Amino acid sequence: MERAAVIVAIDGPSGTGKSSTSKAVAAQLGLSYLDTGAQYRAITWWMVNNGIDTDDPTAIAAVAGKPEIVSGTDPSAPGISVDGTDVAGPIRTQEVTSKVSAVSAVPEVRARITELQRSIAAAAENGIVVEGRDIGTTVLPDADLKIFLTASPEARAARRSGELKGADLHTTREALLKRDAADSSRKTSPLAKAGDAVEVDTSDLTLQQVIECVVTLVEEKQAGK
Ligand SMILES: Nc1ncnc2c1ncn2[C@@H]1O[C@H](COP(=O)(O)OP(=O)(O)O)[C@@H](O)[C@H]1O
Ligand SMILES: Nc1ccn([C@@H]2O[C@H](COP(=O)(O)OP(=O)(O)O)[C@@H](O)[C@H]2O)c(=O)n1
Repeated sequence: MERAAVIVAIDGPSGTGKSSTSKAVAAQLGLSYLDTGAQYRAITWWMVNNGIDTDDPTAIAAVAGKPEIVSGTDPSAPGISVDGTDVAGPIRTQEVTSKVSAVSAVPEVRARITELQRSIAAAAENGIVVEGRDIGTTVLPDADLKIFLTASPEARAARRSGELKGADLHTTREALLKRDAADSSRKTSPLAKAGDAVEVDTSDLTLQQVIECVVTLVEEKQAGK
């Protein structure tokens, strides 16, 4: 029996496990993978690199169509480039992280990136796992399965400061909460749980448990199609 391409949307705030879970689920089930946060980071990196004032939404809107962003969709090596430059490393700096919420709140930026995301999802013949903040609500409202990951601020800060080689827990927690607040309160397509999303609190689950839970949910959907 041929399976229809399944579309999975995984949303939630920073540090809830979206990237690790999405990559592992996609790899295990032979699906493509799209990190939409990396796309917003890439356009932010381009703004910074081109001297655009990231506190000026009008200046950002005026050039939002300029950078050409190309996203890889292989879960074992996703990759991202801007105008042909590999930016996988530079998009993870503290500077980009602190500016990405302001850039991604600009409607012209969201319109452009949303269109790109929809065309990538439509081209994924074997199905795709797309992770972000507004995938289930705005980008792919007809996704076959929507997951909303949550975790306590303490768990998320501990995970992130572990990655940043012992960065101060309190500072990491405050920065996460500030970004959550900005992402949840913006007018255009804020971070939100879709009404038909399955919420999974990962605070007390291992990454392996979260992966197994999502794989089971996808397989149930595929079986029922
Ligand atoms: N359930 C979990 N338990 C412990 N650590 C986790 C869990 N899920 C993810 N992590 C770790 O937390 C960090 C952030 O995970 P990530 O997948 O990047 O989250 P997000 O994409 O939501 O920001 C990574 O170092 C990852 O290995
Ligand atoms: N679908 C999405 C994904 C990310 N973003 C923005 O991009 C930022 C970085 O996303 P990310 O997924 O890389 O963040 P982390 O989970 O890595 O901290 C978020 O804080 C949002 O401002 C968004 O607006 N919409």
